[in-house]
Amino acid sequence: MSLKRGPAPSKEQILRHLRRSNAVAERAILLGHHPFGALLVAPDNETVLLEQCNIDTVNHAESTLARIAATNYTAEYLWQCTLYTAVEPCCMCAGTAYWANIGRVVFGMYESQLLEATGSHQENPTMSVSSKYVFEHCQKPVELIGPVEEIIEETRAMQQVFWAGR
Ligand SMILES: Nc1ccnc(=O)[nH]1
Repeated sequence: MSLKRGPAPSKEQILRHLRRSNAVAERAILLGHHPFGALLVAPDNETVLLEQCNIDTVNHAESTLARIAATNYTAEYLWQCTLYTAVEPCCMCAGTAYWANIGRVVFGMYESQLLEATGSHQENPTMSVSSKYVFEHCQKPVELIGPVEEIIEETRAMQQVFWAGR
């Protein structure tokens, strides 16, 4: 299988997709879930192929999206696609993205920044294992972009309101 990555996204595309992932996260709240959302974007860096919000603690937005992606697209195609999420994927989700053969992951804020901003919560007892650490230990070079400064404040604000009222 050839590992040909898609072209790099522009800053405008990155911000647009991260904002949309936050809009998906807002929908998750309406559904009674935690405020996390993920997108799968095509190699053109424009077309949104999939959107997924958090379902529960074992069906996070990013890992659920990666499973659906792997079920519906070839591994070769997914290597050219990008997963977007406003909050860094946990190690379960980074691992699932890897196994799905998604070639690039873009996140807004570090999971450690989320923990700092909201404090620990029994419904979101995050593991301190970074996506960078996970991808550094993989056999294929998944590209990781993040944190993205411009999206952090709005993401932090939404997360703080949600977890403070939980
Ligand atoms: N980054 C995430 C943390 C927790 N739950 C999710 O769905 N996503």
